[in-house]
Formats: sequence, structure tokens, C-alpha cells
Amino acid sequence: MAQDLARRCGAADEAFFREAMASPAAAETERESRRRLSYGTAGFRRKGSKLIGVAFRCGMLAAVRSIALQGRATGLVVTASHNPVEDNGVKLVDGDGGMLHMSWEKHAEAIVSAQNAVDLEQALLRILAKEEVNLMGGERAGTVLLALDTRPTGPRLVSAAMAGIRAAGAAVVGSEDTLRTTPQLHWQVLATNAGGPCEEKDYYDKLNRACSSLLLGQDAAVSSLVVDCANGVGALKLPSVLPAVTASGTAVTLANTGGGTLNSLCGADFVQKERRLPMCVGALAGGQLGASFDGDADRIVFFVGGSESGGSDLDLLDGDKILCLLAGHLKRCVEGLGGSFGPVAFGCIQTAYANGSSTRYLEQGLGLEVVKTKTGVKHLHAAALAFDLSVYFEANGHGTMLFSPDFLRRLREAKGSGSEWAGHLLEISNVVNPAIGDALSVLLLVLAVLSHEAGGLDTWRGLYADAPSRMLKCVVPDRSAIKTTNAEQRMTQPAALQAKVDDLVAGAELARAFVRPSGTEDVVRIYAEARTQEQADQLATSIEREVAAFFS
Ligand SMILES: CC(=O)N[C@H]1[C@@H](OP(=O)(O)O)O[C@H](CO)[C@@H](O)[C@@H]1O
Ligand SMILES: [Mg+2]
Repeated sequence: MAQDLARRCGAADEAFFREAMASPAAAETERESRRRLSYGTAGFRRKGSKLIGVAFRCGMLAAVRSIALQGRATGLVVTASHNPVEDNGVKLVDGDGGMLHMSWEKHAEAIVSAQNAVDLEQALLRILAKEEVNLMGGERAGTVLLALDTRPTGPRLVSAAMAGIRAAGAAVVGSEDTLRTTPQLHWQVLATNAGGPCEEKDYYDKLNRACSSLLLGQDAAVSSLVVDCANGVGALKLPSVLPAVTASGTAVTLANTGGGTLNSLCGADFVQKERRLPMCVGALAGGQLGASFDGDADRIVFFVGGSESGGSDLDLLDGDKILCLLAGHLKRCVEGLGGSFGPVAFGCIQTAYANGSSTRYLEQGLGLEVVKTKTGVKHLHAAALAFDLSVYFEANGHGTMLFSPDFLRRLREAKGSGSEWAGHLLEISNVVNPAIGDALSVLLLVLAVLSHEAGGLDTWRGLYADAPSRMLKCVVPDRSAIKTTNAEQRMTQPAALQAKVDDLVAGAELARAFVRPSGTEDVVRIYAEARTQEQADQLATSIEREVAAFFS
């Protein structure tokens, strides 16, 4: 019964906080700071040492979500992705392997901010009632899969999450040692609920099998590749998906495999935002391809360094360029299927941060449909589900492809009738992580697609020239004062600030700019594009001044 579940959780909560907090004063500070936490773009994030209570309560909620899904597994991952090593985070994975359903984010906030055991019991009862969770006749067992990245605060947070999951009566799969990339956990939740092979080894087998089939008989598109693993969990997992790549003739070297500090002067976020080569990759030979993961290996960007990078430190092949490469290849595959296959709804999904040149290339160069969503893969993924076939990427390298179940069925039929294109697309779908963006999967996809595309790396680099852009961040007293609309490209509040931005944009050539509150950091982000780098820089800086002045 709901009352029993809530009461049991309340009792466990009281015991947990009594033990976990060193003193009543520490407990009070912790409680107060949890009050203001929001679920954000990708879960709860803050200093790892301040997340114990959050991890415990999130464990409880992941269990309740699994119970509400009638026992389908959910997931909980302890990571702060690209953020500094002292940060950490707790993110929940829903029963379909995707991000926690948005309607449950408020529940997560209610559970985490409950001030004491009585509040927690009431919050739980409200959730169980609202979601019409039927516990009559005994609770349905729940299951929660756990994972963590390599942050030092991870194991303690996982222990706390385990206590929360067990308090709510669900089973735990995983432990303080279950180091996984974030996308591996998403995939494992999806695979567990699909009832098929779902172990870590099965993930590698699936990727390796499909990748080797795609590369069979192809000339390797690049002879050598350096992968910057951001000193994160990707370094531990990458070797398991490399057999097919190395067999095809690409030599892969791993850099930043854990000897240095996580995400410090390396990793996908650093490379994409700073446009600089990551640490330990400085000696890239001219024209050689590099790739960077972020700390939990759900993002990847590529780059070419050395003298061939066009005078700058590096030529960046970011999420937008990856999207354009993959979309172009998929378009050719769909054309290859021929008219008899029937119509295929094919869409590309981007956010406002997508470089304007990439959107123009997709729409005008390839003639594809582009949908813009709010920042955060949960929004891109949701939009992608509307198509038979879709590719979504954030500029920072987070993305994947989706094949609808019906499209996959049609492809299998066509393959049965001898269509090689259908067979090829099915192999691509097997390298894809259908749950979420995945650096390991995208690395294999890009290498496989490059080997099938005429011109390989050089043609990819030349698809379009990025419009000059600049991203800045600005600390303000209360970023929630900013409200946005139209895929976050305009502020509805404060209207006066949007008017200033409009004036500044009107004063620059070929310009575009927007301001939005970050969902993962206590900052406001400013993005500007213009005809020249100088103008983009100037525009971003002028907007930053206006934002700072507005809040001062
Ligand atoms: C501009 C930018 O890169 N924003 C990132 C960042 O979100 P913010 O809400 O901008 O802090 O972290 C998210 C989670 O990793 C990622 O999805 C998103 O793309
Ligand atoms: Mg990440």
C-alpha cells in the first residue's frame, strides 16, 4: 500500500540523514541547499561532496519510477559529464532508456527538496496518487540499474543511491564498482526492458559485429586517429570497441586516459568551446584526425590539427559537422532504397547553438527538414521520435540517429527482397545507440560512414565553412529571471533585455544572437554569430555587458 511504502521510505530517510550528517548544523546547511536544487538540463549537479542526500533521495525516486512502470527497470547514473572533477551529478534514466520523463522532473525536485521525513512521506504519497501508481495487492518489485564515472566522489554517492533504492523496496543492479559510460547505462536499461541481451559485453558485441560488417572490404578512411578520452570513463571502455576499426587499417592511439585531471584542458567541451587542441595531443601531425570525448563519453567532437588546420590551432568537426556527414550519408541510403520502398519521413534535429552554416547546408544543400528544439538531448530526442529516420546533434557533439520500429520492419522486409541499401541501413542501426548520444557508437559510425563516402575526411571537412561565432557565460544573481521562447532563441523576460539584444544584432552583419539561462551551471549563456569573427566577438561581448548591467 502507498502508505506503507511512504512510511518505510520516511523511516529510512530519517536514519540515513542521522548517520550521513556529521552534526545538526551540517544537516541544516545540507537541507537548506537542497531546497533550491532544480533537475536542470541533465539531472542534479553540484559539488560532489554536497550530493549525498540528493543521491539517496534520487535512488528512492528511481525505485518508485520503476514500481510505477510496473517493474520495468530504470537507471541512475552518477556523473557530472564535462564539468570539473570536484563536481558530480545524479541523473535518472527512464524505462525506455531515455532521460527521465519530463513530467517526473518535478517529482524529483519535490523528493530532493523535502525538508524532513514527514515532508518526504507526503511528497511520495502525492506522487503515487498523481501517477495513479496502484500498489494494492502488494507492491510490484522495481529494479534500478546503477552506473558511475571516474569521479572520486562517485562511489560514496552510489552507496547512498543504493540505500535509497532499497528503502523503496526495489532491487539494485550494479555497485560502487560499476564504472560505465552514461550511454552504456541508458542502453542497458533499454535492453533490459526489451528482454534481450543486456550485459556490458552484449553492448560491445553488438557494436563490434555491426561495425566490422560496415567496414568489411572498405578502405580505411583514415590511417591513424588519436582519441582524447578527457581522463574519463571513456578511456576504460574505448579499447573494447576498437577491434573492427584497427582490423580495417586505422591505428588508434588513446590520450588523456586517466593520468591527468578529468576534463582539465582536454575533453570534448574544452575542445569545442575553446577551439584548442586538448592536452597531450599537441603534436598531431598535419592533417591527422583526432577525436575528444567528454568525461562520461556521451559527447564526441573531431578535429584536425597541425599545419593543415588552416592557420588556427585546429579545424573543428563538431556535432553540427557530424550531423551533416551522417545526414548526407543517410540521404543517399534512402535514395538508394528506391521509389518502391515508399516514403521515408527523414528529419534532422538541432538546437539554437547549431552553427547557421550547418542548418543552411542541411536545408539548402541536402534539401532536408530541420527541426530546432530547446537545449538538452531530452528535447532533441523527443522531436526525433516523430520521424521514420532522424539524426539529432547538439553542436557540442551529443547526438545519435533514430530508426522508428516501423521503418526497421520495412527495412528488414526490403533486405529480405534483396535490397543491399536496406541491409546497409540495418547495419548502421546496429552501431547506433538508440537510447541516447554515445561517443563510442558515434566514433564507429563516423569512421564507417567516412569509408563509404567518396572523398572521405577531406570532403567532410569541406562540407561548409562555419559562420564565425562566440559563446560566453555570465554569472547573474538569479538566472531564473530569464524566460525564453522559440527554442530559447528569444527572451520573453526581461523584455527590455531582449530589446537591447535585438538592437545589437541589427547593428552587425549577418548576425544572430540569443541569451538563455544554463540548465547545468549557475550562469547565463550568450551566443552570437556574425559575418566576421571580430563582429561575432564584439556582439557577444556587448550582449554580455547588457546582461551584466541589467542584473547589477
Ligand atoms: C551550450 C551547451 O553546450 N549546453 C550544454 C549544457 O547545457 P546548459 O543548459 O547549456 O548548461 O549541458 C547539457 C548537458 O550535458 C548539454 O546537453 C547542453 O548542450
Ligand atoms: Mg556528457
